[in-house]
Amino acid sequence: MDENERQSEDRGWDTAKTLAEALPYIQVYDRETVVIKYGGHAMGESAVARQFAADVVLLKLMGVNPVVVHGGGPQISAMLDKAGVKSSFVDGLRVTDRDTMAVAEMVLSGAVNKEIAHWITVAGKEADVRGIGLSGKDAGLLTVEKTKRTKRDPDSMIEHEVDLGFVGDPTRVDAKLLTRLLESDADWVPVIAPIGVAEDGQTYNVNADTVAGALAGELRAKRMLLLTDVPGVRGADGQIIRQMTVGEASRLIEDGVATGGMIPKLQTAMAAVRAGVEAVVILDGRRPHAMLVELFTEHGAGTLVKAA
Ligand SMILES: Nc1ncnc2c1ncn2[C@@H]1O[C@H](COP(=O)(O)OP(=O)(O)O)[C@@H](O)[C@H]1O
Ligand SMILES: CC(=O)N[C@@H](CCC(=O)OP(=O)(O)O)C(=O)O
Repeated sequence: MDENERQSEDRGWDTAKTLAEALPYIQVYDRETVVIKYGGHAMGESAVARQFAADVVLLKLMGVNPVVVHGGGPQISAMLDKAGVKSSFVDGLRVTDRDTMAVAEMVLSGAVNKEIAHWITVAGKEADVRGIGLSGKDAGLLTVEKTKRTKRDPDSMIEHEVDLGFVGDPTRVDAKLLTRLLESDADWVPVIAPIGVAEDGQTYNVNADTVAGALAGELRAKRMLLLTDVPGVRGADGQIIRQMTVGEASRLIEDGVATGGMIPKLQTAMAAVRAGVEAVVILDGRRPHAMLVELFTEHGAGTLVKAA
């Protein structure tokens, strides 16, 4: 046996050892729902998206029920740039006028949603695992109301309302279709775009973390994984925090340590845990196999948020 063959054999034994060590975790997640928020920043190039899809298929074949909710913020911004439409954010939420709403829906429900569902179907072809692209508009999945935000003027200290336009907060999740898909013997993986509809029929743009949190709560998910472009949540000292309680997460926002897009992530994590999700993990979606490391190894990945 030459050196190459010996190294290849060693890798085989290492892989088998890793699989055997995963057995207790595979049992913990057997037939449990795991909501995965796949952020626009984590998508990067199509090779990264394909790797993500392959890992989702592996989860499904290992007995987990993955539900994917995707973002696409950078992709919306790129399309708005091309159209010459300026975009601004308040606390990580995109101010959404009528034109921005049209572009956001086109990018999220069209391009991004179908691409992710397609890659899952391609990666799962041999085992008949299929991605199904939906938005919150399908089958009355997500009802929202207009988001209300107030800001304190730093000079006068007077609170005033900020109009974010067509930005919504979930008020009701009708998960009947998802439950049917997950209970079915067919290996279907729902992929959901963060678009909702108000009672008056108006379409709203919803932060994808918020949608993932609402779904995870309604589906009583065992875990919610928020895949983003940082290795976890940093504390005031710049170090990644491995684990925190809901109270500690709230303090990071109050103290201004968590800013921008991390604010809706932590708010969502807190709401989901309060709604009965066992734990939420914020982790680096650009790293290959981050979800597998989190769910099936002793060390886990990223920052885990839980009740106490
Ligand atoms: N305390 C913090 N720890 C880690 N990241 C933070 C923190 N505060 C703000 N951030 C920012 O939050 C970003 C993640 O949010 P966002 O850009 O909305 O990601 P996504 O598109 O994946 O939802 C990080 O890239 C980082 O710049
Ligand atoms: C209201 C609001 O901010 N909606 C988001 C929806 C997409 C999203 O959340 O994408 P990421 O997860 O990639 O950031 C937006 O327009 O960017």
